[in-house]
Amino acid sequence: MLDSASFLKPLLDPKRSPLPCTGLDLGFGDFITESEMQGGELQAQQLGLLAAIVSQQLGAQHVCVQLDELARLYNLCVPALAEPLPMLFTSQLQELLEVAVSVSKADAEQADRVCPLVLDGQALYLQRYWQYEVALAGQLKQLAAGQLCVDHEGARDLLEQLFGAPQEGVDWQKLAVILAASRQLCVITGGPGTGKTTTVTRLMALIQGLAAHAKTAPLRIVLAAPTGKAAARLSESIAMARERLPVALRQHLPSEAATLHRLLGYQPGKSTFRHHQDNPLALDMLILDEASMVDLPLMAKLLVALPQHARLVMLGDRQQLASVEVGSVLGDICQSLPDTLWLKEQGQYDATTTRLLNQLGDAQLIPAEKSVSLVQNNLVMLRKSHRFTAASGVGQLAMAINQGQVAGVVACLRNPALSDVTWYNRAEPGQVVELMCRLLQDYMSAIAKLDLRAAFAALQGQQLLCATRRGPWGVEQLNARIELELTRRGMIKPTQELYPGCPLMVSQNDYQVRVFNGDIGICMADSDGLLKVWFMQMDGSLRALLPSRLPAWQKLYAMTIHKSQGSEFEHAIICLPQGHSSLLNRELLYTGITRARKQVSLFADEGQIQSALTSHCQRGSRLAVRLSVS
Ligand SMILES: Nc1ncnc2c1ncn2[C@@H]1O[C@H](COP(=O)(O)OP(=O)(O)OP(=O)(O)O)[C@@H](O)[C@H]1O
Repeated sequence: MLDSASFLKPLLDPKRSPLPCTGLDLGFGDFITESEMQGGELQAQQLGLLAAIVSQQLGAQHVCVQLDELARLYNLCVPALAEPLPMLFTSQLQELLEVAVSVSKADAEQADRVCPLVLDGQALYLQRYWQYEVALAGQLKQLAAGQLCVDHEGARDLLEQLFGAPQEGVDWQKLAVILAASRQLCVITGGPGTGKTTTVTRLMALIQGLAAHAKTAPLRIVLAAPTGKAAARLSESIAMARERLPVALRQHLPSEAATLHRLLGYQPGKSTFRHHQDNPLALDMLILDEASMVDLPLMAKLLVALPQHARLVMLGDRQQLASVEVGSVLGDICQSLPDTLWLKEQGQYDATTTRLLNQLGDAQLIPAEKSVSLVQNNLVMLRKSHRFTAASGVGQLAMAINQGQVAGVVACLRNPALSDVTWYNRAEPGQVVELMCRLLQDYMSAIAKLDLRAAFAALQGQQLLCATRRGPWGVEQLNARIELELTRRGMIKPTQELYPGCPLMVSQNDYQVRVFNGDIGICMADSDGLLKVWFMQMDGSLRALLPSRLPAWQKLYAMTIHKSQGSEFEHAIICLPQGHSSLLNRELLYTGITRARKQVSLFADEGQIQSALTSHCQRGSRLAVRLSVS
């Protein structure tokens, strides 16, 4: 806890502090200051401030802080203190860390010394997060090295049934299936509609087909996703993709996806899961969708819980926002592949992998010229969107955003031929309120008819997505304004906080009540006239809860782009904040746009688009570096 006499206390004052520190950050800083007193008060305080900054940066989702950045932040904070400390150059800061008793160095001689902080290369970590990162890198590399024996003859036959006769050009979906069938680890990344689900469904069919061919038991394949919403969507997409498989190859495919927390065995009140190294998951193959949403600690715990022989297939879009919590695991894994290789189609894999893909996939890839990291050999990027045609504005807009071209983005927005994209340039918040009230009419009619199923379906039709929570373009104000305008039009009667027709989203997991972060509910009276919140279950049934039983929730007229990860809507309406916002970046805009299945409306002017495109979401982490060395 924070000592009331702490020299760090001014950092709690948002008007004075350049970094938004919490009591927890400062408590940690005080603890380190106390532990370092033997080196003298000045040194102890300097280390205390550095510790508080590392803790604050962890809260901002950085796994570690590079020493240059740490020196910059330290020097920024110093003037805010009542008795300023001397400024530090990076070299001085490094010397300080070298002598500190609370900092261990990540080298072999010090392996037994467990300290609250760890200095690894040029980065400072909190011990626990350093352990997560090192463990995860080790496990990923071990999995990536796991090669599996594939019966080429059987595989050829099955691949032909699944993909038809070889076509012109490289079929990356087919290559992904071959790679995933022959390795313990496969990471499949691709934008919306590039066929990730179709590909893993075919992969599962191939694997079970090979098992049947070899007269061995079918594999225990498990599907998982980070949120309930994403798990439901994966189950749905897999069911549809299964229907497109040849009938003979539909055997033994899982149909239901679980959330990661449920799969790992969440234990209320405990920070550990039921499944771990000593009680591994009972599966042979795990398919993890929306991997970009999984944070470092959860991914580390998941990999620890996999049995030794298990295969792991990760699916996700590397261009999307990183996880809400610490780290950016999928982004880091994909970063181990140089940018130039994402752009061209050739030269990614080593000679052995290239040979395998050419032989089974009828491709003509050329091997990499330079040495290839283990993980690089297990990565596939799906490049062609099957959802968006070349004429689709949503697809073109997403591509231009990815390429960071302001001119390209503006050209898409201005192009009258792209009827699925509407640009509200220099608009007022009142315009988005007006648009939403109009778009919510179907939903409100379903509510008026007490037709919950139609209401849930109508809610999928559109969603207002904001980059921020605060401000005139943020979730809080727009939720309130839309509610007010719907009331004025007589479409709702909000006599209390929750009222018939109020759509909401749960923002916390509650395993006892069985509702989870991201679950969407609608308020409506039951047959006894009692107001309840209704949820659509994975099997399509409806479940009602008394409002008093709900964990934390938010109204859903508007939601943040962050919260929309893993969901899709027919029409996504996106609002960017005016002026500078540190939250705005290219990944955020891309994630918002790619939530749209059919139509996008963007409320932003050119300056806002430019500032989003020029800033990147970068998280402090050395996972990519660890993975790039064999
Ligand atoms: N090779 C293909 N040829 C033709 N259509 C395809 C192909 N692969 C996928 N599709 C179609 O494209 C659509 C999107 O495919 P899929 O759901 O597998 O993509 P995804 O990458 O999982 O999408 P999402 O962005 O929803 O995660 C589906 O309608 C699917 O049938």
